[in-house]
Formats: sequence, C-alpha cells, structure tokens
Amino acid sequence: MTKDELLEAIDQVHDVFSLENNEEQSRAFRITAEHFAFCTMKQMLLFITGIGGSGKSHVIKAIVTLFKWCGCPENLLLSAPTGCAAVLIDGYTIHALTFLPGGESVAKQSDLEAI
Ligand SMILES: Nc1ncnc2c1ncn2[C@@H]1O[C@H](COP(=O)(O)OP(=O)(O)OP(=O)(O)O)[C@@H](O)[C@H]1O
Repeated sequence: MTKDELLEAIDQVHDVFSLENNEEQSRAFRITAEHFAFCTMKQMLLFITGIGGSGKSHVIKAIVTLFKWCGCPENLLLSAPTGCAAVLIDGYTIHALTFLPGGESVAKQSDLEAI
C-alpha cells in the first residue's frame, strides 16, 4: 500500500466511524493511524480515557478496521485488564496475551523477556 493509499484509508475509516463528530476521538484515531502509517518501528504509548459511554471502544474499533483495510490485522493485538473489557473489544486479557500465570505464582523475569 502506498502512503497516499494509506492516508486515503485513514480518511475513509475516520468518515465511516463518524469521528468528525467528536474532536477527541478524531485526534486519538489520527495520532494512532498516522503513527501506524509513518513510524512503524517506534513504540507509541497513548492513554485514552473517558467516562463510560464516551466512545473509547468506538475509537478502538476504528483502529481495528484501519488495520484490516490495510491488510495487516495480525499486526494489531488488543488486550484489556479484565475479561469483560477484553470481550468488548474482541481482544485478550493482558494475562492471556502475555502468558502470565494465573493464581498466586509470580512470573519469572526470563519468561517475560522471552515474550
Ligand atoms: N463518533 C461516534 N459516532 C457514532 N456513535 C458513536 C461515536 N462514538 C461512540 N459512539 C457510540 O456510543 C456508544 C458508546 O460508545 P463506546 O462503547 O465506544 O463507549 P466506551 O467509552 O467504550 O464505554 P465503556 O467504558 O462503558 O465501555 C456506542 O454505541 C458507540 O457505537
């Protein structure tokens, strides 16, 4: 996919999810999408928060859609701290994603570094 096609896909997903109706959703989506498009080797940490129903999952769904449209859904892993939150975004719990053991056992540093 060329850069122009990527930018076009970003605009289309932005429209499909009506993110122009919400400035903060729009900004969160564009920051993530443009990082995906132009800075693939750098880690980005972005904290999106808001009260229940403010549209956090909606932004995540838009990001998921962008990765699908760009043909690389496998480059995106979704996780959430609780099972309920993970189901809402069709993702994994952080424990499941990082193979952390359940119960009271403590993960070994070497196991975590191998992930
Ligand atoms: N920009 C938008 N355009 C249209 N509908 C939207 C938009 N943002 C959010 N919604 C709708 O508002 C509802 C609540 O949004 P969402 O589930 O994303 O909120 P949330 O912040 O993740 O909530 P919670 O924290 O309770 O899980 C959903 O039905 C979603 O589709």
